Amino acid sequence: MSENLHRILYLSYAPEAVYAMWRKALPEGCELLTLTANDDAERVAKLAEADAVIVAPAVLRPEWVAQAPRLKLVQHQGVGWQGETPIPELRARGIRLAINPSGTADVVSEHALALMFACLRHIPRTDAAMRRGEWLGTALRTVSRNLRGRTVGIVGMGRIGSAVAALLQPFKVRGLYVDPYQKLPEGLELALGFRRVELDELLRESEVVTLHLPATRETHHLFSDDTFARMRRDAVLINCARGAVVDEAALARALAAGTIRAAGIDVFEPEPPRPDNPLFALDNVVLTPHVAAGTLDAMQAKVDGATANIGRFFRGEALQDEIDLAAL
Ligand SMILES: NC(=O)c1ccc[n+]([C@@H]2O[C@H](COP(=O)([O-])OP(=O)(O)OC[C@H]3O[C@@H](n4cnc5c(N)ncnc54)[C@H](O)[C@@H]3O)[C@@H](O)[C@H]2O)c1
Ligand SMILES: O=C(O)[C@H](O)[C@H](O)COP(=O)(O)O
Repeated sequence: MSENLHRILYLSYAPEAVYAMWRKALPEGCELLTLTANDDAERVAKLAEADAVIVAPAVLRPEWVAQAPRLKLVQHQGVGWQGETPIPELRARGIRLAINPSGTADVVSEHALALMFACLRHIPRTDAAMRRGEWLGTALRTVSRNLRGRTVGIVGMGRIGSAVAALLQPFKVRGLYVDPYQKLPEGLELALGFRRVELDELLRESEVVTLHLPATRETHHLFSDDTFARMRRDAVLINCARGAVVDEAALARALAAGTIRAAGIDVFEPEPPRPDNPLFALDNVVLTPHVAAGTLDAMQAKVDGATANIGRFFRGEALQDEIDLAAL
């Protein structure tokens, strides 16, 4: 094995077109290792040779780190590293971790709005009904709503939450947000028309609640039976954050009972969801398979961002968006 060649493992099983994008963008002196199947045994075998690994959507399991003796860098394809990174194992070995916000806020904020429209206008439901020969042309007129003028609550006002607020500008919504760790500067709050409130007020007032916070111990099942009971009965919940933030069984109960009106869900616990997931039986939920960041444009931005960081790492330069594991 040449000591001058850096082997970069792409941990997710993906179509050849995705691998080709990474191969094309990797800096000279780097070779891409890829999987021939969605197979953990192959992952572990290839980790044994890898100097760096690109993670997400596939995650690096804690027990695999010991089997990756050459590993020096974990580069996240995206941003959501909490709850899916083996922090103690990386820290013990001095393996570094970097995330990659390139392209993400734009693409996820668009998807959040797409789900808002799909729910407020019942688009998947009307599409399915038409294919069954049912014309819901008048039935939905008393329940569909405009996005314009709604009260929208954003939970987590970071990169994506603030991109959602910016994208909502033309719709003249009444904006509320919750973020215990980040307050927007007052000028920006005014410009975006979003006011920071406590969770209770956001739940009580919002007709659309959209989640853009990380999965942490503190946010695990933040949306539970109790939370849904505090929301408006006409509320729409959008989750493009992480499945673990919402208790899915409680969400299904709330949707079935009419405690809230509808939901647009991109992320699940676990992924993919089990075939008997109760959400599948409901027609007031719109589901997408963790693709909020899944466009060609975003993929190219991620490839460019992550490969630039891998280049920095092997040239001995400072990493962008490094997570300081020692400080956690
Ligand atoms: N569906 C997808 O494909 C997809 C893509 C990208 C990111 N994500 C998810 O979106 C999340 C947000 O991404 P980001 O780039 O905006 O991250 P970010 O770190 O910029 O923003 C997250 C915000 O959430 C806030 N927060 C933390 N705990 C909170 C709490 N208890 N209540 C309210 N706010 C809280 C933080 O203070 C921060 O401002 C990621 O952690 C990831 O889980 C999903
Ligand atoms: O948190 C993120 O960036 C993404 O949710 C996640 O890591 C996978 O999304 P992908 O890069 O596959 O679109």
